[in-house]
Amino acid sequence: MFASKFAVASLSRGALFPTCRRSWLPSALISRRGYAEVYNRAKPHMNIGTIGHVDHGKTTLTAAITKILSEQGGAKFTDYAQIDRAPEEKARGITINSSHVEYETETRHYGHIDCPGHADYIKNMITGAAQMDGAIIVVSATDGQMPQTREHLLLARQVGIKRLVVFINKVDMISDPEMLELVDMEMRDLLTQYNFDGENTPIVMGSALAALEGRDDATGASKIKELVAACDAWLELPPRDLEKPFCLPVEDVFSISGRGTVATGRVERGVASKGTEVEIIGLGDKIKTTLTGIEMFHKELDRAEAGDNLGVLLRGLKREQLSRGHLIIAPGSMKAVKKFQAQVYVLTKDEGGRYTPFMANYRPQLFMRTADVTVGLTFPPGTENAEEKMVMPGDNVELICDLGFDLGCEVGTRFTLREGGKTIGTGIVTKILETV
Ligand SMILES: Nc1nc2c(ncn2[C@@H]2O[C@H](COP(=O)(O)OP(=O)(O)OP(=O)(O)O)[C@@H](O)[C@H]2O)c(=O)[nH]1
Ligand SMILES: [Mg+2]
Repeated sequence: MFASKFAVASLSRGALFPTCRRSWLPSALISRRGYAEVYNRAKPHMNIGTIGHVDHGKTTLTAAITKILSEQGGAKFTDYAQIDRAPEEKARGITINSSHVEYETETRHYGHIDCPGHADYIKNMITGAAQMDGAIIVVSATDGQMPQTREHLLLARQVGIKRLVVFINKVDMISDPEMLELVDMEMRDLLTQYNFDGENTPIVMGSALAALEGRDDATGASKIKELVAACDAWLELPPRDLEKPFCLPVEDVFSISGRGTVATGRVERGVASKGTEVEIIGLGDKIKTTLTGIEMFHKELDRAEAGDNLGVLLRGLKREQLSRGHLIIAPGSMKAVKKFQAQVYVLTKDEGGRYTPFMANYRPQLFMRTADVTVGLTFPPGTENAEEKMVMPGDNVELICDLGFDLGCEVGTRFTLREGGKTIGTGIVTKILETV
């Protein structure tokens, strides 16, 4: 929106790509950062969270981590009751909404999402409401792995989490050490089964409740410290957006006489400078070209960076060759995809979705970044009774998406499904099946 408005305004004043040498923006940002008090960026930030089966102790563990780290000055203690604070949560003793806490270790700043064990969480993971770079999977020593332990492992994998740390909780209730060994072995097998590194994943055994209640240091506080150290050491920091390959989803296109064609949009990731070679992919096209100018807020820039809302001038390109939905990327960094598999959450009617189920070959509109194309939905091969299978509002399903036009995307790219002006589903790409 903003980018196109700025471009139109610039155009009408004939001011696009003036000869001004530097933007005011970088220096403004730097000086502003000098006074920053809100947030200390000294330590790298990572998003993690607690996942796992209902009642295995995720919320207790979250509270315990903040308690133990608050004693070291790295957190504000957030009590159990403050995390599960909705009246229904208190009454039922379960987590319904994900909630966020933050804490610091010696080397990192963590944002931590305490996720509910039940199905709602799955929706949050697919929609991206609970985006995590890594996670702590909590499993109770009394039950061992349970259905949602497996379901969460699968989803963690699907949404792109590469490494996990395991916390085997409630060891205070188990007197037989062999039992604990069994849970440990089971978890390693399960991790491997879901394509995590089962052999090397740190597994910490302790009691979140003991830590929270300040008793039995050996299974309580010291295990929380061990867990946090394992997170620091094993969970990998994601590359910052600036380090990723350049990607600019095209929002709007303009033609400026005497200059050429300008695309506007918000840089999703990476950096590119004037003179950088780029590739335009999607919607049946693959064109190599060069960025010959970059402009933001009517000022010319040398470099486009993730987060910038800007316009780029492209060498030798005609207005008709470019449209909304194209991606301008670092050459070869992404493929244009015609068909993929996805994990999809289908909205309920209360969430504004469909009232009725749908079946295979349903054809809604798929929105991804700035693009929208029709899509044919079918079930993955091997699905039982695929011709008669119905997808109900509220379901979480795996679907094959066959696009009307190819789009640049990769595993982890999110999209929404819409029909007749309403959003009926939201999904994440889990497997690329056909590229062009
Ligand atoms: N004995 C014992 N009980 C524990 C321990 N950790 C948690 N609990 C108890 O287990 C119950 C469930 O704990 P929660 O932290 O609410 O579990 P949860 O995984 O957050 O549950 P959901 O969010 O509803 O999925 C509570 O009664 C806790 O007091 C522990 O280490 N030992
Ligand atoms: Mg909970």
